[in-house]
Amino acid sequence: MSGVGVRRNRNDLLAGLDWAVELDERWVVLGPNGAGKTTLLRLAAAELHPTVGTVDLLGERIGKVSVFELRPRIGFTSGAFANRVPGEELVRDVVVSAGYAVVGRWREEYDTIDTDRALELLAAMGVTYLADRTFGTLSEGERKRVLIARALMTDPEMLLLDEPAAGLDLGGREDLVARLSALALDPDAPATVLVTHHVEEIPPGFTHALLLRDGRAVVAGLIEDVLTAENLSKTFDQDLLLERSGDRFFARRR
Ligand SMILES: Nc1ncnc2c1ncn2[C@@H]1O[C@H](COP(=O)(O)OP(=O)(O)OP(=O)(O)O)[C@@H](O)[C@H]1O
Repeated sequence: MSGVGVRRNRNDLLAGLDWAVELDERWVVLGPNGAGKTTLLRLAAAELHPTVGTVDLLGERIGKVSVFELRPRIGFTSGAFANRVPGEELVRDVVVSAGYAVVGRWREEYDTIDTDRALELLAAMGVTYLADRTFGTLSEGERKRVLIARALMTDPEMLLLDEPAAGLDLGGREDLVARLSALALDPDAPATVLVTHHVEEIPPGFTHALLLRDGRAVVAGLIEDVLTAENLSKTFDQDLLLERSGDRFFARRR
């Protein structure tokens, strides 16, 4: 993204943003409510055009390429998408239908190769046992994991996760962080961008961080350089202490 801004009703949702994500990088985007994180992710998902500046995704410039060609190359999960999945849809179909770029079952039969891949991805997220349940009967944590499996179904070149741990209990969060860490450490995994409010949710293996406040980047770069008490305090407008324990981070007010 170069010189990117998004304006709505005379408000800058994002402004002056220069940001580059390479294919082998795993980024976390941190910032308070309303900082512009979801707006940023929607730009990266080719769901939104910038008001000013240029966005290049996977070698294509937004505005010059059909977003319908680009979107299958990008895996995206968000709460907004979760709300669009029909509750009566079978979990295995929620995952497999990503390969056909649809939500909701639209074919009587899917190819065995696709069904096998969907089951493999559900297994990687630890939720094989849910394959024959309907999506509407799942808990929040189960839904999140199923949607991450769906996001990976098309073998995307870029994976975008909007607050994947929101609404999870402690065990669910820790399980998800471990699974996302395994994904981050897999050299074959796609470039990944994860949006969160909490440093506790940063999976080990993530390499870079972008801190956002009021639609602007406070700082961006390697996690070791960017994640400091000073930068975090600036971002969240509080005097914060940041602790590191092993490969995890913890923050609280000073
Ligand atoms: N169409 C719009 N018109 C005016 N303001 C908008 C519009 N859409 C979003 N906003 C505002 O833009 C800001 C950024 O929104 P965004 O959803 O990107 O933030 P966020 O960092 O993801 O927040 P949260 O952490 O609460 O999910 C918010 O203050 C929001 O109210």
